[in-house]
Amino acid sequence: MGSETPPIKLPLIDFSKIYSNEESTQDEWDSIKTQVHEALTEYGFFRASMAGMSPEFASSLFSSLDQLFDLPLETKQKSISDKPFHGYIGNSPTMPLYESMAIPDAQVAGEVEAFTNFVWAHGNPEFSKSIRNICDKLYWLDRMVRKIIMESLGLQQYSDDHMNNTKHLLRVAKYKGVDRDETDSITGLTSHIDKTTLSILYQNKVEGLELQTRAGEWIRVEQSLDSFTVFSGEVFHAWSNGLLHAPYHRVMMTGNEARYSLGLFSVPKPGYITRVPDELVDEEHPLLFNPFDYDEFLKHLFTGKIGANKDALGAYCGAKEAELTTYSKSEFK
Ligand SMILES: O=C(O)CCC(=O)C(=O)O
Ligand SMILES: [Fe+2]
Repeated sequence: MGSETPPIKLPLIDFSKIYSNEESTQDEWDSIKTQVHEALTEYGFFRASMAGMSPEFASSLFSSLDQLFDLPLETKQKSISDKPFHGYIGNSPTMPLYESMAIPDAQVAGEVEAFTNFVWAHGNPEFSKSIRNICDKLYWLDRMVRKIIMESLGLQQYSDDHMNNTKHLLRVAKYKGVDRDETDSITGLTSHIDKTTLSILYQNKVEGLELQTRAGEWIRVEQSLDSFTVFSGEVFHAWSNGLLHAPYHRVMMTGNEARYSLGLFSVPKPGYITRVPDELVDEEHPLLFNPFDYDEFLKHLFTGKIGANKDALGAYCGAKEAELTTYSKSEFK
């Protein structure tokens, strides 16, 4: 006793009041703003609790995901795309437990239904309804967190431009449970930093998500059915001239139960040039990233022209001498 450091308590921020449109005081709003700012600058991460996440809702959502991943492999593989992360991913030799599928622009009316009718010839209204419902919440939170960050940096004048030039991808994932006789934890998703602006996740009760702190320590993230998990990705890190942290994270599986998760990933629209606001650059804070087109960056990443390392964007458009490391596929999800 005495010398042990207490376990790190990751930030949990309550959005219930603003989500349910209850009137909140200026103090309450300022407090959320401070908490979000501190969480994303220190950890690049926080959990957000929101009203309206009933256990019945969660159980219907996860049974819908169970039905989706139970479909024959040929059906799931029909969902293909030439864009990274947009099609079916499964049977990876480095991540044998992991499978995922994606719905681009899932927040746009009709997109979830189109995906549903593509995989189920006779439709599946329950699936569409659950996914649309969760997607609305994730989308709300994505916009709210970006707006709060703009305000907390005193850069609200950039908010509209940021909102109008961001697009979204919803990805649903299943991690198979681990065999009963396996005692070690098994990698569900290899350690990576999201190449996104923000990533907002929701998951069933099966734990597994781990986050690396700035000090390099891996910690297990406590999750719950009434909270979301928010990460800042490399794009937000670059846009903020390095102020917002973009952490490594991974999924490690132990029990034999399957883990389901889904995430809404926001990224800049194709053709949009992301640039660090002038206000964030001065003598003490020299420009770290030159303006970049996100889609061009991804192309470089996937053709192996730059490393998928911690500072992939730095290697692509770093304003200072950026270190180029070798491309390692396993390091990238
Ligand atoms: O499934 C999770 O909880 C994490 C997923 C993740 O990190 C990702 O898809 O980038
Ligand atoms: Fe991730």
